[in-house]
Amino acid sequence: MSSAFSLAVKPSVAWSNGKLLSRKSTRRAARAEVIVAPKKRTSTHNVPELSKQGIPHTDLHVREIVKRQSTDKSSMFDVCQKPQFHPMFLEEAYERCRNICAEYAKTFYLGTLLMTEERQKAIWAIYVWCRRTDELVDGPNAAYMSSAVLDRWEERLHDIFNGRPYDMLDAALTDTIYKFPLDIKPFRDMIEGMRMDTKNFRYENFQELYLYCYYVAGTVGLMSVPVMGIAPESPVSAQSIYNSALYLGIGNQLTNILRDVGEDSLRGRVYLPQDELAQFGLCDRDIFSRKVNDGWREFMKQQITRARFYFNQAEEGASQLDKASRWPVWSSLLLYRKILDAIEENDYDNLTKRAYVGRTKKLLTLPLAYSRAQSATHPGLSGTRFLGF
Ligand SMILES: CC(C)=CCC/C(C)=C/CC/C(C)=C/CC/C(C)=C/[C@@H]1[C@@H](COP(=O)(O)OP(=O)(O)O)[C@]1(C)CC/C=C(\C)CC/C=C(\C)CCC=C(C)C
Ligand SMILES: [Mn+2]
Repeated sequence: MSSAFSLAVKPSVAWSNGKLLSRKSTRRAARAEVIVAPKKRTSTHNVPELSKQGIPHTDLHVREIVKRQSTDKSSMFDVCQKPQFHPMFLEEAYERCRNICAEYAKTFYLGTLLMTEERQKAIWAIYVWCRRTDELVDGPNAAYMSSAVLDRWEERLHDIFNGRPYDMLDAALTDTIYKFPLDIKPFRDMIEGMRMDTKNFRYENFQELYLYCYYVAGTVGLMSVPVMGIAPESPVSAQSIYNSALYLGIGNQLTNILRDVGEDSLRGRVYLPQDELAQFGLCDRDIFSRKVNDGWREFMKQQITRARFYFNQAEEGASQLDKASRWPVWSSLLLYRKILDAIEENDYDNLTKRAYVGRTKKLLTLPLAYSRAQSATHPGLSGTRFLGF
């Protein structure tokens, strides 16, 4: 290990002599680890300019990533030399990532258990970085959020990509970046999404909301594809597959928003297009008053249709991934989509109830996902699509 690495890394107290402590203390440690202490608040942020035609803004990123991935591998990395970590150190770093993923994201964790070991470790490391980023604005220290905190987090991101991780969890990501052709762009964009979340509490229309969803979740899709891999026999362009991955992120985030409307409103947040609420005679006050009426139900039907549209787009790309990665992706796609069914089953009451998919339903999804994952790649992709309402 180089001295730079050994100095920078701070092991956690919940792990001693490489041993995992009790389940309870591990859970506490997992929680403590994702919370990154912010410092002070101040900042200004402008919502990025939206393009005139749909959302090609995000496609530009995809094109850039695909182009860079198809060129010389070394040109994609800021990390040019193999980071020198002790194998036991890395093992512990990934183990911590695994624990955090298992604790926070049962559905995704289940999906990762179906992957090859190297891929699952990479996804855990990416998950942890995403979760810590999200915690900056959503976690218990969110009140201390500021542009300085996000700037510092972005500096740390560059250090991760330059082989100088700040702590053990960052080190797992540095190792992952060395092993898989990850690009820094979607990671930076996710931080940009968090900047947006601290500034923008309302979304005038779907274009604005889509952009937010891209930043905080579409980016996860773009981060995941280089780890999942594309099937060598896939007849479609890498660009289309990246778009599908992005759409899975959008579908997930829209679903997450619909599930959490009631909860988010308690924090004064409404992640719904204001113009579409108005079309159904609704406004923020209806959400805060928690009354589910026919207008709300009709509005919700439209939102659910849109989320399903993005899941359908994602299906096409899921079947183009490397065969060994299809099952976990199909599983998480089908499992997350079931939340929409659960909202319907609650008669669209997402204001006072949280839609929930039970364990049995989850388990029944796995064989279905497996059979979908076995089906041959089909060349039905049509590249970038946009659903305008
Ligand atoms: C197996 C698998 C799907 C792995 C991906 C796991 C991964 C790296 C997840 C990161 C999730 C994360 C912490 C993102 C930060 C921002 C955020 C919280 C977004 C929401 C996730 C849901 O989390 P949760 O329900 O815990 O939300 P709360 O904060 O508690 O409200 C999101 C809804 C976004 C999730 C988006 C994805 C997982 C993208 C999935 C896309 C792929 C894996 C690409 C697959 C490829 C093709 C071609 C289809
Ligand atoms: Mn969140």
